[in-house]
Amino acid sequence: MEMPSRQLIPTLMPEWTPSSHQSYKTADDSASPPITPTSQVSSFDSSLSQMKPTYSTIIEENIDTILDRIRPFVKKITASEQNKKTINQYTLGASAGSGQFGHVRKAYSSTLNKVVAIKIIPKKPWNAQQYSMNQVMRQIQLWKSKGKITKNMSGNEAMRLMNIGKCRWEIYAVSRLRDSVHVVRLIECLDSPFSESIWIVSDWCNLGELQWKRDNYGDILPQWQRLVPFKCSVSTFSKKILRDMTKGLQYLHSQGCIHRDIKPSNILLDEIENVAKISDFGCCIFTPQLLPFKSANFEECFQRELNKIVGTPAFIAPELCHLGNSKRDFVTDGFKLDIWSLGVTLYCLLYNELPFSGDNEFDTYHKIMEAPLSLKVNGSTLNDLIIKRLLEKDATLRIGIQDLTKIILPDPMDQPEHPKDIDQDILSKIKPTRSEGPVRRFFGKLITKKSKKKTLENVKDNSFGSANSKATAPVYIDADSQEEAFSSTVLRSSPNSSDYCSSLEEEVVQVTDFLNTFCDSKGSANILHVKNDKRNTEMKVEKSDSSSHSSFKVPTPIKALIRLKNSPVENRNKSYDNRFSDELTSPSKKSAKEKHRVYNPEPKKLAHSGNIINFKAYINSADKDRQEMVEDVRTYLNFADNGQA
Ligand SMILES: Nc1ncnc2c1ncn2[C@@H]1O[C@H](COP(=O)(O)OP(=O)(O)OP(=O)(O)O)[C@@H](O)[C@H]1O
Repeated sequence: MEMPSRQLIPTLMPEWTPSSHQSYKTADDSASPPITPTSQVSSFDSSLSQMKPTYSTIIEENIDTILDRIRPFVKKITASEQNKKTINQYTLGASAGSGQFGHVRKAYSSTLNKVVAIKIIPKKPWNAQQYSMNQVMRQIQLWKSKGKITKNMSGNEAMRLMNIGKCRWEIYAVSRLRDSVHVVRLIECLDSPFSESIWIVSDWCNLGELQWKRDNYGDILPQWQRLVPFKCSVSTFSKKILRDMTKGLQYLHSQGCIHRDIKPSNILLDEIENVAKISDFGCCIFTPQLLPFKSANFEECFQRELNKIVGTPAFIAPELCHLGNSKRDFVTDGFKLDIWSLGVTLYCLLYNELPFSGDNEFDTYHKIMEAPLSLKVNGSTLNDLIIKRLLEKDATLRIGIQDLTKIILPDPMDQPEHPKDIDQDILSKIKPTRSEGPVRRFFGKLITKKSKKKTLENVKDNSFGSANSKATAPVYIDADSQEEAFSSTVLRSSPNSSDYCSSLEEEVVQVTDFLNTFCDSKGSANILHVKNDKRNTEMKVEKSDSSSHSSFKVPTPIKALIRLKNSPVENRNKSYDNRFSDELTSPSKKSAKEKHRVYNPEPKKLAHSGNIINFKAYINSADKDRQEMVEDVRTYLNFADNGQA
């Protein structure tokens, strides 16, 4: 009897499924009607012919080079069990957690004789909102215009191919970054024309992702203790992370790689190698000079790509937060984006809170651009290095990776005991040399004159980036003796708990909810069971939800909000009513809200992302105030789509 032929699923290696670029049908695809380019996307036809090349289209044009690079790492799935206990030489173990795109499991490799991590990424994204309809249609049109597809293609199939393309890029990136202990090392990838998922095998980091959220500022998390067993404190642990991440970013810099999503959940800790490692290269880009292909417009496209908002809102650098309200590109040095995000990460460790956290993305961006941190300068070297040099809002004044390396890399044991011994040359590196120039702010329209005035006054009063400002402490990274002074300042400047909780809650609402991540859906993801491979004891690591801020892996985050089905009017009233009743009933909340009011627009304006959810109704609204906002949102969407105002 003739066996029915199995459907081939597109793979990382196109040659494994020769028809994968062609249209084909699978059972699940029939559920969604195919997108017919002639009827539904005709509006793209004219724009497509004028479509400018982009960084990603240049990458796609050079896909053969990418494939040649990843080919040695991609192995065929030859054996797997139905019950998913084994795949090839790997025995699968406990779940380590989930991200937006995949699920990570611990596994044992019988050939390497060691524990590894396997990220399992469904080829067909489980979250349909991962790619917007626009993106999918545009992509189909692009493939058609380039002759890569000849028949109509369903949205599901297109999304699958886009997802596979995304995996190829990530695998390409990590395959180029295998020579540093500070980057999670790729071992290999598994795939087959019959597999619904791509399996990416990498080194196991037994302590999991970097945790920073704790009940009390002074608490030392078990994970920290394991990485810094001797004299572990907030300060010594932060120094360890600073040092390891500086080495990691220095390595990325040498390879021309800008990560664009540095944050605690993308930093994994390994007790065996005693090191913190950078992971998750899904958002990264390489400088054209260090890519093995040339294109006439590459540099220009790279600059445009650099100016797109990619990353996680709370960790995005101020030069990206202008939201396109400028005729010129703000980001010229992409590596400084990662330095800023590292600064935010270290701030979280030091202060047990995010430095900039708003009621919605706009508010967060506004705070990132405007809210000063000068009150946090306290004379402690580590603290002031982070506050003054890593979290310097002016990217041209922000410390670069080379200078940071010079400061950090000497072995801590060689550091002089007293600040006065510090080399004057190093000292000068912590001092900003000129003040931040005036920037026309997009958010001028979003805030009341009064609040803006107050904000700017704060910036002025507290500016530590001015030419007159003095560095209050020398660079002295391992000054343990300064920890006391630092701790007390932290305690003094810490917000009260209700204030603090409210800001955190607001933060995690931002993107994770909209993108419908499946994280935690099974409850098990909250507790990460980590086998201590070194000592062979089982330990539990509490996974801090608050440390896991999802990044925009889609280029237009606001569009994700718009797709939700809420009434803006209802929402606005509701949030306003809640706000009002909070103020009546809770004095502590009231003070927190009052503090927020400095930066918050009045409730009629864009006080919450929910206000713009029903975008169509919003656009058509006759309300003048709202019409003004529509222009802002349009500008933003245009910027998010095209990288242009
Ligand atoms: N190499 C590894 N070793 C140990 N644990 C890992 C490893 N890689 C990932 N994990 C764990 O699995 C979790 C999910 O990882 P993943 O990279 O999918 O998601 P994420 O980075 O948190 O989110 P996203 O991809 O959405 O940004 C991580 O938070 C981490 O705890």
